[in-house]
Amino acid sequence: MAIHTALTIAGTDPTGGAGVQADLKTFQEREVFGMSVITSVLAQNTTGVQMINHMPLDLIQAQLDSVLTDIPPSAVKTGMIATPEMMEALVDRLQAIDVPYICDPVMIAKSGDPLMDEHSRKSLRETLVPLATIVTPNIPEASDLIEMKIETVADMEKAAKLIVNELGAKAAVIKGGYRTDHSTDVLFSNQTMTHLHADRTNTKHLHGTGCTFSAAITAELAKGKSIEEAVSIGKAFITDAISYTLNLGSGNGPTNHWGFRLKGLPGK
Ligand SMILES: Nc1ncnc2c1ncn2[C@@H]1O[C@H](COP(=O)(O)OP(=O)(O)O)[C@@H](O)[C@H]1O
Ligand SMILES: Cc1ncc(COP(=O)(O)OP(=O)(O)O)c(N)n1
Repeated sequence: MAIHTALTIAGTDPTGGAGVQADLKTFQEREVFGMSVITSVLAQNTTGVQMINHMPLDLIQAQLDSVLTDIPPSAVKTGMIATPEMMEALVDRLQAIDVPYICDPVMIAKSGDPLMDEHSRKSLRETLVPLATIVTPNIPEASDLIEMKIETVADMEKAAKLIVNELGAKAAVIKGGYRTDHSTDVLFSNQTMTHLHADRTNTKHLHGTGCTFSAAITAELAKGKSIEEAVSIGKAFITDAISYTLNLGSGNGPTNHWGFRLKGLPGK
């Protein structure tokens, strides 16, 4: 049996809804062996972020070397890479890895807490985005990356095209979670535009949706699926994770990482 492996390089969430913890749970659910490099340790929960401590650059690089010299990942994902220095520290190693690389350009949590240094936007555009097989921004992140206001689906399409054609990523998915009318995402890959539709669940429990979606895509790319197949499975995975809600926490709770296994069962 082929063992597929995936590596997440990201920050932590002790309540398990976002960041490294969400990524590892998602990899496991998709039957991919998960590994992690921690960039920042956060005290956060469903109400917001209480404290952030960034790991020293040499420790980030050492963690990455520990993984790469021993268990090669079949796909790599980055999440919260908070500073330009961290991006610089990762870029050579990511360049040398010849497997799919998913860049989730985490900038601000839904709670409104900033997760990226203000000076990092330019570095993100210049270092990580051009290396990516898929970039997965939400609407504010895409807006920031290409410095354009995004209001309509046509704007989302334009943004996805610019991230590929101007910033150099192979593909881009603009996530529609910030819209209130629908939850359509837009994928631009192989010069083709695809819309991913799903029913919108009326819930406040959306903590970690972006991390979980991009981790599911990463897991499928690790298995050798095409970009289009991986994004389509990722969309089905996050839709069920949201709709089979868990109602945890006093704020905006996490998604249900085993929701996909409950498909077709009552309880939504
Ligand atoms: N209420 C919702 N119902 C259904 N899907 C949603 C809902 N909110 C977000 N999504 C989906 O979750 C995924 C993550 O999107 P989004 O929440 O925009 O990311 P982020 O967490 O990075 O802000 C996307 O596929 C989006 O369409
Ligand atoms: C450590 C860490 N990384 C990323 C996020 C943001 O998660 P995301 O999936 O974009 O969704 P929200 O949590 O913003 O709803 C995070 N909170 N922590």
